[in-house]
Amino acid sequence: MTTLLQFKKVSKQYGSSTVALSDVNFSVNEGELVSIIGPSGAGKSTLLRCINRLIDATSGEIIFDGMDVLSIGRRNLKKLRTKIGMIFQNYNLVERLSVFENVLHGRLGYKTALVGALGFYHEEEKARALEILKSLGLEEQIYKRCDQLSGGQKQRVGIARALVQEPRVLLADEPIASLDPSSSKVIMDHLKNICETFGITVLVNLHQLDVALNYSDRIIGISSGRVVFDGMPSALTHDAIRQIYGSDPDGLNLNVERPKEVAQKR
Ligand SMILES: Nc1ncnc2c1ncn2[C@@H]1O[C@H](COP(=O)(O)OP(=O)(O)OP(=O)(O)O)[C@@H](O)[C@H]1O
Repeated sequence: MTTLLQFKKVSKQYGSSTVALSDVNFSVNEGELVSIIGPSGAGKSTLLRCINRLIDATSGEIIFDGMDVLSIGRRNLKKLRTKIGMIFQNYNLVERLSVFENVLHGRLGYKTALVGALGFYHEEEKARALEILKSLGLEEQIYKRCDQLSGGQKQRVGIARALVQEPRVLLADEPIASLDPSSSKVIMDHLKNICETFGITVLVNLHQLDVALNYSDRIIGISSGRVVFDGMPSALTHDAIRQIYGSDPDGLNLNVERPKEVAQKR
């Protein structure tokens, strides 16, 4: 197995007093689907955003695909970001533009600012965008404006935009937090399928413990900016859940299946 991403003693402090990440160490292999779980404010978003430098870590080392993320210059940062697709809870689409235009925006990292601003895309790029949209069940929506779509459809556009980048990893920051259970399942099924079919690594922040248990190859649990669990879903015991969330799973109403049952189901 090839290591794609490594965090070595990574810390992030906001201002003079808020420690969001503290001495975080972990690594992720190519083709893994890893969920990051933890209570609100634990540092999940900060962790994901340090990988593509939307947020700069204060100290430590982040190695992604052989690149030293924290020390690269502007040109290499652009290159790094083309390899990292990101999906957001609030979709981050340009609502007044069509589905197709939004998806093509995923190619902007490969273009100069001028070519991007003029909206020049190669025929191959358009063909690939269409292919991806069809694979996500959006063929009927291609020319619709994004403000006419449901939340689940918007999130699939977000996934398509990330995939058209041809990324090595997808970072999904609470991708199902605004969706109903049925749309959430569609999105998680697509993420799992992308991981299994194309070998694209997926790191997903989740509030839903049952979803993390059902879909992940591995779970990283963080609490107050520290990694307190890193293991297979089947190893996530009630004690570990208590350590992550600071309370008993029964009291959290988390819809948790017993790890053994989950392990047998998969
Ligand atoms: N831009 C910022 N400036 C100052 N403090 C911040 C900033 N962003 C996050 N924080 C703080 O850093 C800590 C970690 O926040 P983060 O958003 O990473 O947690 P989270 O686990 O993703 O939370 P949630 O699940 O609620 O989204 C919190 O204490 C938060 O208040």
